[in-house]
Amino acid sequence: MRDINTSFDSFLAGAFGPTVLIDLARDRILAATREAKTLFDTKDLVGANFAPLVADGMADLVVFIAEVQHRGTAWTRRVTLRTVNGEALEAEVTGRAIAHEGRQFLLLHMLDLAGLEQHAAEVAAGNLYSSGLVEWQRAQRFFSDLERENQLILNAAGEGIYGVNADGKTTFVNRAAQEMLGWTTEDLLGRDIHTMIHHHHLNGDHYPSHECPIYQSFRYEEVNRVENEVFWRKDGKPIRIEYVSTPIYDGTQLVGAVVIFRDITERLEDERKLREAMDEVAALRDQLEEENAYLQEAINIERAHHDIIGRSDAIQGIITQIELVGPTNTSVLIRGESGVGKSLVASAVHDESSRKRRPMIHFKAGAVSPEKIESELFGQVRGAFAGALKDRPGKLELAHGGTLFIDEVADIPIEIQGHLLDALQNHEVIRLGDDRARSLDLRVIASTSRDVDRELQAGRLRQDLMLHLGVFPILCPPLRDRPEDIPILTAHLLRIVCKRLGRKVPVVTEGAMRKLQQYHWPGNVRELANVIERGAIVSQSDKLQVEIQSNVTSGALPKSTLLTEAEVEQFRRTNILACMKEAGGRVSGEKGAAALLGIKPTTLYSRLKKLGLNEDDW
Ligand SMILES: Nc1ncnc2c1ncn2[C@@H]1O[C@H](COP(=O)(O)OP(=O)(O)OP(=O)(O)O)[C@@H](O)[C@H]1O
Repeated sequence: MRDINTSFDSFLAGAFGPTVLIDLARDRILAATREAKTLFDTKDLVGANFAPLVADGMADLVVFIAEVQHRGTAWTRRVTLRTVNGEALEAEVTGRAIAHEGRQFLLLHMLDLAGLEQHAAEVAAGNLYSSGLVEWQRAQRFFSDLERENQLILNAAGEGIYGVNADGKTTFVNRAAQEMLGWTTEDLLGRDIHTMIHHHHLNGDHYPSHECPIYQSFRYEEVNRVENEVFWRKDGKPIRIEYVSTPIYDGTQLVGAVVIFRDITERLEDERKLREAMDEVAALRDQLEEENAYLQEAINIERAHHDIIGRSDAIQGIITQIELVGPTNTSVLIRGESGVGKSLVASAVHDESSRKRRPMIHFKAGAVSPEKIESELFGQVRGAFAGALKDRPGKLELAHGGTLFIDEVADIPIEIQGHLLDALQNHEVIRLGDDRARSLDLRVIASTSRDVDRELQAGRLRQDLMLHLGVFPILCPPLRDRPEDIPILTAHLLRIVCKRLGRKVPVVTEGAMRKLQQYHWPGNVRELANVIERGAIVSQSDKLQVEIQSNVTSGALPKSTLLTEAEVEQFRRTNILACMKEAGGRVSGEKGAAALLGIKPTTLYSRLKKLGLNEDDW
């Protein structure tokens, strides 16, 4: 046994430092130097298995052994060893394949990285691995030549520059690098620079040196450019840097790498601020676009004129209420039949308030298909749902600083009413698909033409929402209950329409006025305005011709009883337009256009879409 050991010991002749000879087939340690026994903290290393001494990186060890067998020699730092007592050993392992009498042996030399300095001294004493020292000295010489020859340039450069040899040890550091890092040349020279300045990522994760592109530069002989990493200063603070690391050669011999880096902390901060500013600008632009589109629409539908006309006590009472509540921030609920002037009252309340410098955002719940109501109200971020192609503020957000008029609040689906109440009570809105809450400062005016009690009982309206909105109720009575308003309203509406048509204002005869006052006006002032507009158009003389058509039809049927497809389509279009006009643009609800046509609101929505009709058309 002693003879056998002695013969294996001969493989270690001249070995310096911790070295073991392993029988690969049996995973058995056949011989070990004294230093290896000290390193693994056991006298009984010979005869033991090697695998239990591997703490981590068994897979890497297998790859490493394959590399040794293939190339004859190789080294690795990926394998972590341990003492027999389980203490981890960070070591660089160099292997050499030995074939002897038909058997495969592995000569492993462990370079204890913690005791590397000592190792360097021992290597200097000269031993079998002195070729390693030769390389080290060669690299040192190369770098100091490089530094000496280029001293002026290196130190004048604004970028940080340092060199590392193939072991990752610092060989020179220029002045800018010292200033940026807070480390001096003395601190860094000959030290493993990765463990000093590049040990962690910004998020605190450990940065193993074998993953570092600088190490890869000399391991795989490649130039690596990295745009956003951190180096750690001596005072423990990170600096954001970009760098390029280039392998360098002394003749054909790879000696290490040069790293040139730049502090980009300020640039990243500027970029962040710029991005934030751009986002802000984009949001403001969106808001302005929406406001602009909204204002255009408001102008188109004659909302520019807010006069509330009427002699009746009811109208005078409403005007007093508007003057009272207008300047406050109180929520207002306006009730009344369709066409009675609720939107007009809402505009007047807004105009009486200090919020009038901002537009009143009109949200017509009945004119929006139920599935779109949520995104219309709350806004959306791109990708929140299929079809959400861009970020868009909702009406709540658009009304920030001003007033939101929710027209036909009972047309909002009950589940969205809760969401709306939350936003109003918390004074903040979150766009669909977003996680950022935006604060809201708005006044709400709501309207409904429905019987509120009945809607509450039927569960179509939330009690808590109505309590929130209905702090100050205003009731607009139907036109048939205040016929005394009809003459003054007729004169007012006639003046507006004739101005628009560029026609002389015709006379309203007593007979015509009697006709107007006797009619029951189910469509209220809107219907009156339609009758007057039609009358102004068809009047041939200077007298207003009054034709009241209680049924909603517009555009006479062609005389022929047989209609072409195109005629049917045209008639359908005209009819739908007339209904939308009659219903004040509302699709659903009792007096909505769908009810007038006797079809489901969803059917009408899809017909409007198919015919390409929108609010501008009615
Ligand atoms: N008192 C009034 N004075 C002048 N114009 C009026 C008056 N009441 C209503 N109008 C006019 O009648 C039309 C319909 O009014 P408005 O849109 O305000 O009714 P609404 O009650 O909001 O209807 P809907 O419930 O269908 O939305 C508008 O053109 C409006 O200017």
